[in-house]
Amino acid sequence: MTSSTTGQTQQTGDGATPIGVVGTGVMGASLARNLARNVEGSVAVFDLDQAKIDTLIATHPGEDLVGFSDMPDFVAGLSSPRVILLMVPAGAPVDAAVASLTPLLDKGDIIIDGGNSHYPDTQRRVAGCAADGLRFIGMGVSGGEQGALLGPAMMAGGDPSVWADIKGLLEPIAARADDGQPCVALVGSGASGHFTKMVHNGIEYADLQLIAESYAVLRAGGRSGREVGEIFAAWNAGEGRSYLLESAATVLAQDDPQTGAELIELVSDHAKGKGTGAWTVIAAAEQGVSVSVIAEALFARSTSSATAERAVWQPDAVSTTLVDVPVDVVEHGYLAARSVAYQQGLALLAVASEEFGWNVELSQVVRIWRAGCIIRARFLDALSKAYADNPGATLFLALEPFRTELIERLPSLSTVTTAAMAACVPVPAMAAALNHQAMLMTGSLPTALVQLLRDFFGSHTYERTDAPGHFHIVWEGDRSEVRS
Ligand SMILES: NC(=O)C1=CN([C@@H]2O[C@H](COP(=O)(O)OP(=O)(O)OC[C@H]3O[C@@H](n4cnc5c(N)ncnc54)[C@H](OP(=O)(O)O)[C@@H]3O)[C@@H](O)[C@H]2O)C=CC1
Ligand SMILES: O=C(CO)[C@H](O)[C@H](O)COP(=O)(O)O
Repeated sequence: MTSSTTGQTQQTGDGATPIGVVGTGVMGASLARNLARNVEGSVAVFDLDQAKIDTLIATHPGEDLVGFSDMPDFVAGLSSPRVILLMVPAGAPVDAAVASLTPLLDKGDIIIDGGNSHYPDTQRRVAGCAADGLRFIGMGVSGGEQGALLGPAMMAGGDPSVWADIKGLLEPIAARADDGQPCVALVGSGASGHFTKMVHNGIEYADLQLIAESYAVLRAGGRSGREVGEIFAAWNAGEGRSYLLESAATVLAQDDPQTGAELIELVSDHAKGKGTGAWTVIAAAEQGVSVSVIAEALFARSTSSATAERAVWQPDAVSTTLVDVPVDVVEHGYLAARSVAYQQGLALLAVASEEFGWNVELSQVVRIWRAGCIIRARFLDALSKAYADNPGATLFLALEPFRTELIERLPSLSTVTTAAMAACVPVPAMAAALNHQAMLMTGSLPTALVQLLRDFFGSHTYERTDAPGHFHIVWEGDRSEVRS
């Protein structure tokens, strides 16, 4: 077999190589190393580029990795049933890897796609692999490069019988929550693993934007970036504790290595993305669920990157006036908006699970989000317990203590949002959270008028509050009401 000259060579088919990893980029290399440290036997790694394999093995000589750039040799060395973890970019590379592997694999072998694949692709691949006698698991992995190496959160979707065969490989490499539980699970059937990771990323978009908006409000109060970082560090020491708040405190304390100024002052404000945020918004539109906070976070990145359009308006740029919102009001407003973002994402997941018959348990999902992943946060401990205590519940904000907390924090969200907007500080995600909750808490909505207008111009009919059925007014005739 073609193993790296610097890697440890294994005999083929001797049962000593329980898993192979395809793709040795940021995530693949770290996961392979994590597996090599934690599972019995060697870990086979495959990359199209032999030089990358050689570098990986040469830089980690003590780790039990065996490298290949020849796919048949890579496959031949794996013990049976073969388990292959793909860590390649979503889309065509996953299809290319599956197509290369399929003729080399035996019935019952397992392919795990650990990338950020789009869930319809996963649904197609599950069916395609089944037709070829292969078993396919779509698994979202979160934690970035360090998480992949030291303990990521992993959201698998697929058949329980396949899970039984791979659980023993994945649990040892997963992050552990404070109660010692591994942050990996089969969250449901079909493409539920990748859908769950997509929603995770959607919430990640929302939280990043909400932190950025809190930053903007606090800066508009006359503070430096470093001072705002110190405020985030204080929030992170309290009930809002999260990896993203901690990260915000860290990056805002960073000086520019070139000039010594605060690094944030020299970083371009154009943020882009790789697709999962947009997919979340599209999936929500398809399922008829509002993820307005995630959508505003996504579109905030779009607007930030609309360089030409922004340039048009620079001659008339509005200057931000001083916003003097107390720090604790910004904190409580941020926490209220963050909880609405989580609620919207989890509601989408529940609706999709119902639609596709995936049987996703939200308590399980939140349980594995408690450590290792990018959106890990202290409140997820209480949230996973609340879901476990209330089987079938989706709307955690309707449960205590979350309901009372939200009600108590809403005035802060209203204060910070209105003060920011009055001072021309854009806070689209906070405003979306406030509007979403206001709509839910308002007894009657003006969408009654939307119904009537749709009926007026398109005979779309309307529903009444006092009788079942669909009704239409003969607008161009005698204006009588007909029931359809
Ligand atoms: N980076 C992150 O923080 C996270 C990434 N992810 C997801 O994990 C997946 C991998 O990401 P990441 O490791 O960052 O990506 P990288 O670009 O760092 O690595 C991708 C790897 O896939 C290989 N590859 C590309 N095309 C093929 C192919 N057709 N067949 C075989 N191998 C191929 C590349 O090889 P070569 O370089 O030789 O072309 C490279 O080794 C993506 O889906 C990503 O969205 C998930 C969570 C976090
Ligand atoms: O999956 C991830 C973390 O969970 C990746 O970091 C992902 O790339 C982030 O998304 P984007 O690049 O669109 O901001």
